[in-house]
Amino acid sequence: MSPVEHTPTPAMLAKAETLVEALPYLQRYAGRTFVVKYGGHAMGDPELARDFAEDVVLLKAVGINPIVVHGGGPQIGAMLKKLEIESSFVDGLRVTDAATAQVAEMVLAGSINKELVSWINQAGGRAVGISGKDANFVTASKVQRTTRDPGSLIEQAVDLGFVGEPSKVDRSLLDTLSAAGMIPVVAPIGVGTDGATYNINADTMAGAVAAAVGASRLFLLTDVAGVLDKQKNLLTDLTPPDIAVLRSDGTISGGMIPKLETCVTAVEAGVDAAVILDGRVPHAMLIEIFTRQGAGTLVRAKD
Ligand SMILES: Nc1ncnc2c1ncn2[C@@H]1O[C@H](COP(=O)(O)OP(=O)(O)O)[C@@H](O)[C@H]1O
Ligand SMILES: CC(=O)N[C@@H](CCC(=O)OP(=O)(O)O)C(=O)O
Repeated sequence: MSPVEHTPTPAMLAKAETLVEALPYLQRYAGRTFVVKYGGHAMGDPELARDFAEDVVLLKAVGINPIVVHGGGPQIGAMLKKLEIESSFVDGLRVTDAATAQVAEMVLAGSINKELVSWINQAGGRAVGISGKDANFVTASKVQRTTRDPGSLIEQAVDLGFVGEPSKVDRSLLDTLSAAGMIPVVAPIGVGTDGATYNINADTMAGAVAAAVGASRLFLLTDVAGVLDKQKNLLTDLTPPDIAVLRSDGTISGGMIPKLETCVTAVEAGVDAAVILDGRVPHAMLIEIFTRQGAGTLVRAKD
């Protein structure tokens, strides 16, 4: 054998350095639980979906317990359109009548959930798809919202129909699956105490799950680089008071409102940090977790 064959190439050395750089993170996070929310907008590209599934399987392989919560807003919208059912949003939440709730459950707990389970399993994981109805693990109550016309001081109640928020999350099903080496994949559907189906915003669901299991990290993967200011610059670090200002001055709108509300609730409930990440970047989650290079917007309870 010639000595040349024993000399690692620069590419091989770079790979080894990447693994060594990951070592402190691997040691720090082994045994911890990470909740990952995969948004409907980030789901469109099959190539990226495969990368995402590999990232989740890699987390499990290095001793982290990932729990995936998925969205599917655009996919519900497309199905409602096909069925000629009108749809509208208030502050990023879909107004959900009984017919819409049925379609939301069909799309979320049916096709999307199984697609994601299948991607993760193809990447070598053991994913199990569930919704909040399974073992009654997410009890939901009806969301109460008010709106105010611009220029008016009067708050008016708006009826969002079957839009729910988790009032109780029983972590035992998630713990059982995780302990058995499986990866829970959660559709954001909850069940009322009367058995009604509730459509839950997927960010809200992910935050409630993260709080219930005492997750170390909550990742929200979406289709923007993170939270942007009015000049479209990325805001890399935020605290709950910063977020209150962004909301009141109109910097954030639409789907970013429930996303940041979720981050605040999660960090105030004890989750170490919530991160809004660009799901369009291949392996965004691995880069954020295992390298010195942060990505997206990090929300912490304090500076
Ligand atoms: N200040 C902001 N910074 C970034 N995105 C924002 C902001 N305000 C509103 N948004 C909107 O929030 C969207 C992300 O929320 P959403 O559409 O619900 O994503 P997902 O389906 O991934 O949950 C962005 O695509 C963007 O249109
Ligand atoms: C109440 C409510 O708005 N539910 C959402 C659930 C799906 C979701 O949140 O999906 P994304 O994360 O892809 O937006 C909806 O009906 O669109």
